[in-house]
Amino acid sequence: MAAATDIGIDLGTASILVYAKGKGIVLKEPSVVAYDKDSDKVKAIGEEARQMIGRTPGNIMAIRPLRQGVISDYVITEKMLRYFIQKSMGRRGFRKPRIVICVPSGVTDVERRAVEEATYQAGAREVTIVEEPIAAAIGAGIDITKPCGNMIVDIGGGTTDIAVISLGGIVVSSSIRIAGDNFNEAIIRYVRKNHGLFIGEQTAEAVKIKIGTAYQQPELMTMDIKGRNVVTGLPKTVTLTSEEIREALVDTVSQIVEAVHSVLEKTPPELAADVSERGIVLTGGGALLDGLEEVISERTGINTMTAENPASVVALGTGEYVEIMADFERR
Ligand SMILES: Nc1ncnc2c1ncn2[C@@H]1O[C@H](COP(=O)(O)OP(=O)(O)OP(=O)(O)O)[C@@H](O)[C@H]1O
Repeated sequence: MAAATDIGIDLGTASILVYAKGKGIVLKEPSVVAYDKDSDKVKAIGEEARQMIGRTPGNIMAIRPLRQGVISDYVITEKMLRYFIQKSMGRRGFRKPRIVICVPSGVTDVERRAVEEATYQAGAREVTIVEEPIAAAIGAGIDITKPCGNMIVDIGGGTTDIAVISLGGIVVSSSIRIAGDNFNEAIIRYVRKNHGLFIGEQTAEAVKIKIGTAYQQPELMTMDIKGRNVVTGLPKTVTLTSEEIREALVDTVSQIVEAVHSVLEKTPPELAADVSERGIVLTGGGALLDGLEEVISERTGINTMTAENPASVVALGTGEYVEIMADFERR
């Protein structure tokens, strides 16, 4: 019988979540590390490191060791994992945990092994790798062990994973490196081009959360933002509207929608029929962008809904994965 998981980790580009058996989600922090170039030392990890972004002296760099959902900086990732594992194990930390950790679907074997190795190095006794869409589906409450098609669209910070799942496995999938962070970049570009204003990532994120939308809304929302005038270099304030942000996001949103559409086109007919009956489920923090459900429903003709607490479902699913699969294999 497979061992039950001690902890499940959603190792995301934007954030890392840890699920502990019997406790639920015990940790949620940004996947950022503050690193001192001069002394070659890690200064802070997680929330503390995030506070340093854009405010660090020259010798301290705030780095996101995971770009697009896979490991780009192996050594730092391992340090970050070790810190979070210890933090979430608390006083039980004297025993090495069994860990289920997820990777985006479609990662290469080399990338998969890098995640596995980093997790062992960070102090795991046993490591199970699970693909993100499977974890997302479990976390969203879908019974993945039935011979029935379910479509999950997991929109994270760096990647969007689209998958049709049946009988515990992925039947068709696609992973595109376009997700929530690209919405921020699109907002930064738009504001520079149309308002002559430089804004940072944190401002763009705040705009996206407050007035960002993918769908035309009956009521216009506005937000004042501060930035630096492109020409004079001086501080300047402008007012943005939700309609402007919708325009700014159109291209990025449509790349996600088209990817969903093309996965549907490749789905075997019986499973496609299941999906159209059961609907498409959105997960991941990026799914919180207002109006995404409407745009996807309109383009595919399939009812689309967002999971409850979409940013937490992958972590929840990794925690439950081992037991569900063990039950399934025993049947
Ligand atoms: N209310 C919100 N509205 C729109 N976007 C949001 C909201 N809250 C969070 N996000 C976005 O969700 C994204 C992060 O999602 P999530 O935490 O699921 O990603 P991740 O798992 O770290 O990334 P990945 O799966 O790509 O590795 C970020 O781009 C963030 O800006």
